[in-house]
Amino acid sequence: MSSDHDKNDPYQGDPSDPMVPWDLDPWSTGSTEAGDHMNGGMHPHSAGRPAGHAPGSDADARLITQSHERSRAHGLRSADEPDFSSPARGTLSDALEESRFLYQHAAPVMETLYNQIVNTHSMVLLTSSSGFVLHTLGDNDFLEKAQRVALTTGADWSEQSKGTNAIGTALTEAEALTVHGEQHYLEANRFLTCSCSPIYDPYGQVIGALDVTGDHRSFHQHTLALVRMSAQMIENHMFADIFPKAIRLHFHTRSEFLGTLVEGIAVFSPEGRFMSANRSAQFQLGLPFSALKAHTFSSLFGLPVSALIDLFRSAVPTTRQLCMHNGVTVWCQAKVQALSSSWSMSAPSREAADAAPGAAGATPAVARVPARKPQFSSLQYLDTGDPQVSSVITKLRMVSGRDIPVMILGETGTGKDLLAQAIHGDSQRSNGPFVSVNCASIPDTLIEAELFGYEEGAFTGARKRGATGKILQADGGTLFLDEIGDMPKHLQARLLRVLQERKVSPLGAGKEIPVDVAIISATHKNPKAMIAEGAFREDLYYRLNGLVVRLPALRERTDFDFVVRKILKSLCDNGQNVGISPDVMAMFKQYNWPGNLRQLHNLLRTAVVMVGCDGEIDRLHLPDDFIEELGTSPPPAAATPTPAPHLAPPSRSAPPDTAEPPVEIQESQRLEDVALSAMAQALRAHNGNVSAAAKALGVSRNTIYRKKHALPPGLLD
Ligand SMILES: Nc1ncnc2c1ncn2[C@@H]1O[C@H](COP(=O)(O)OP(=O)(O)OP(=O)(O)O)[C@@H](O)[C@H]1O
Repeated sequence: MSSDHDKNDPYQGDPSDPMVPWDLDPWSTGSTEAGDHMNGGMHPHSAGRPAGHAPGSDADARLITQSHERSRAHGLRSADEPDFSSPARGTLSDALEESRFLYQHAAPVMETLYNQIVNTHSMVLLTSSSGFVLHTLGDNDFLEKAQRVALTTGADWSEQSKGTNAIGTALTEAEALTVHGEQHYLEANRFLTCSCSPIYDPYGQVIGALDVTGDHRSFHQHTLALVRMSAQMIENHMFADIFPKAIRLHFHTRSEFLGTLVEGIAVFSPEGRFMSANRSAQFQLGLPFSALKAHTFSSLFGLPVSALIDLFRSAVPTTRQLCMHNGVTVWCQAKVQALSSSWSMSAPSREAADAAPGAAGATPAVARVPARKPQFSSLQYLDTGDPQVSSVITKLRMVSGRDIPVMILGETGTGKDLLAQAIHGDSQRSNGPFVSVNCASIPDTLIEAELFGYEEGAFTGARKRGATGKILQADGGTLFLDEIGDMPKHLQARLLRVLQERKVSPLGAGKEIPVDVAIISATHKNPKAMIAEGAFREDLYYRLNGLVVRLPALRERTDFDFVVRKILKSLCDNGQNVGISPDVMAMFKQYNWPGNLRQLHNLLRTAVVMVGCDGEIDRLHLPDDFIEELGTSPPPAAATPTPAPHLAPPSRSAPPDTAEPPVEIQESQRLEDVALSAMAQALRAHNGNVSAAAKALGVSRNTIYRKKHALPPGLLD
C-alpha cells in the first residue's frame, strides 16, 4: 500500500474512519499494487476486519474456531463419513430453478475462472444460497477424487451438513474465505483446500457462492483473490441485465478504473430513488446496502437527478466528477439515454417495472424492506447556511412522518422540486415511490387520465389495458403535485375528494381504490391571490396547506458564495479546478437572478466549459445578455456594475443609492410581449417541442408551459 495516504481516496482508506479499513486488500493476500486499488471487493458488512483471510491469519483462525463450534452444535463429529444422501425429491430441481438467473450469469465467468486454474488438480463450483452444488467444472483426475467426498452436483455443502468448509462457512458468514486442509471439520475433507466467495444479487441478498476447491498441496495464495474477482464479475453482469430502464452510475475515485471490475455501480430510478449498488459502490459510499435503501441520488451526490440526466444526456460517452455525500470526489459515467425524454422526473409505470427482466420476483423484496431513517439526511444537504432555508428545514423536520401535507412556495428555479425529493428521502416513506406530476406540463385533456388512471376503453385513444394513474403509482410513497396553481378547476374538485376520502376512482372503472400517499405540492404563484380571483378552490388550498414553506429567491440568500462554490464543484470536469474572479462574483451579487438556482447553474455550466482547463470565470466567460442586463457593457475592470433599470431590482448587496425605481407596468408589459413572441418563435422553430424550445431560450420548460394560455393557439397542443 502506498505510504502517501490520500484521505480523498476511499480505496486507500482512512485509518481514523472505521468504515474504511486502511489495511485491507481483500482481493489479494499479498500487498500488490493492484490490490491497493481494488478494495472494492470488500463487502461493507465486513468493514473493520480483513475480508480475504489467508489461512493462518488471526481472523481466519477465529472464524474457523467459531465454525467448528457451530459444526459440533449441529451434531456432527469430525470422524463422520461424508454424507452422500441425495437431496429430497424436488429439492435440487427447485434449487436449480430458483438459481436460473444466477446460473445464466455465472456460467461464462466459471468457464473463464476454470481456464485460469486448469491442470492444478482443482475444480470450480457454483452453489445456491443454501449450499447446494448447482454446477461444477474441473480437471478429470480431481473430479474423481471430489466424488469420493460428495463434491458433486446436487450435494449439500452447508455447514449443517459438512461442518466447517469454505462453501458452508462463507455462506454462513456472508464473507469470502479459504478453508485449508486441517481447518475442515470433517477429517474426510482435510485433503482439500477451498476458497469461496458469496455472490450478492442486485438487491443486496446472497443468492449463491462461487468456490474453487483443489488438493491441499496445490494451495495458492492468489486463489481467493481470483474467486472474489469472479464473484464480483458475476454480480456486475447481473446488474447490467436487471435494470434496463434505470439510471446506472459508474464511478471510481480514479478515472482509469472506470469500466473495470472495481468500479462502483449504483442504480437509481428515473425519479432518483436508490435501487441498487454493487459492492464497490457500497464501499466507496461508505454505506451498506440496507442503509443505501433510504437514500436518493440527491442525498448521495448532492444534485437533483434531473441534473445528472442533463450531464449525461449526450450520446457521446462523457466522464464527469461528482462529489459524494462524504466529501469524496469521484469520476463518473452514467447511462441515461434509455429514459423517456418527457416526464423524466416521474416514476416508471407499474407495467414497465413488471416488464423488466428479473424484476417480477425481486422488486417486492425491496419494497418489503421496512423504512429506515437515512444516515445522511437529504434535507441536511440542502441546509447550506441561509437562515430562511434552515428555518424551512427545521419546520419540515418537525412535521416529518405526521401525515401533514406540505406546500412549497417559491419563484421558479428556487429548488422546490429538489426540496420535495429531500422531504420524501428523509421520510418513513422513502422506500416507497416518489411520483412527481407537473400540473402545468400536462395538457388539460390528459391530466385527468394521468392523475386518476383509466380502465380499458375508457375513452377514445385509451391504451388497450388501461393505465395506472399517478396517484395510485404513488401508493405507499409521496405524490408531488408540482405547479398545483395550474391545475384546471374542475380537477381540483376531484383531487380534493381523493385527499378527503383517500380513494381513487380511475376513469371508466366504476370502483374506488384505497390509496395511501403523502402529499407535497408546489407553486410559484400566490395561492391566496388565486383564491381571491376565483382561480383556485379555497377548500383544496386548506387541504394542501398543512405546512406552507417558502423557499427564498437566490438574490435573498445569504449563503450565495457557498452555493456558487457547491455548484461549481459539481460541474468541474476531468480534474478541472475552476474558480470565479472577484469581479464576476461582484456582478453575480448585484444581479437579480430571475431564474434563481436553475439560471445560476446553467450560467456556471457554460462558463466552466468556456474556461476549459483550470482557471477563473471572468467577464469573458459570461453571456452577453447577462452583462447587458446588468447594464455593464464592458466598463473598466475596476468599475462597479450598475443594475439595468428594468431588469435588476436592488440586490441584498446593492447599496441603497443604486436602487432602481419601481418597475413600470408598461415596461413590464412590453417585456412580457417580447418574451411571448420569443417563445412562440422558438416553439415554431422546434415544431412545438417544448424541451427544445426551452433549451434554445435558456428557460425551463415550466416557464413556457406557464405562458401557454397567452401563446397563439395550436402551438402547445
Ligand atoms: N440547493 C441547491 N443547490 C444547488 N443547485 C440547486 C439547488 N436547488 C436547485 N438547484 C438547481 O436548480 C435547478 C432547478 O431546481 P428545481 O427544479 O428544484 O426548482 P423549482 O423551484 O422546482 O423550479 P420550477 O418552479 O421551475 O419547477 C436544479 O436542476 C438544480 O440545477
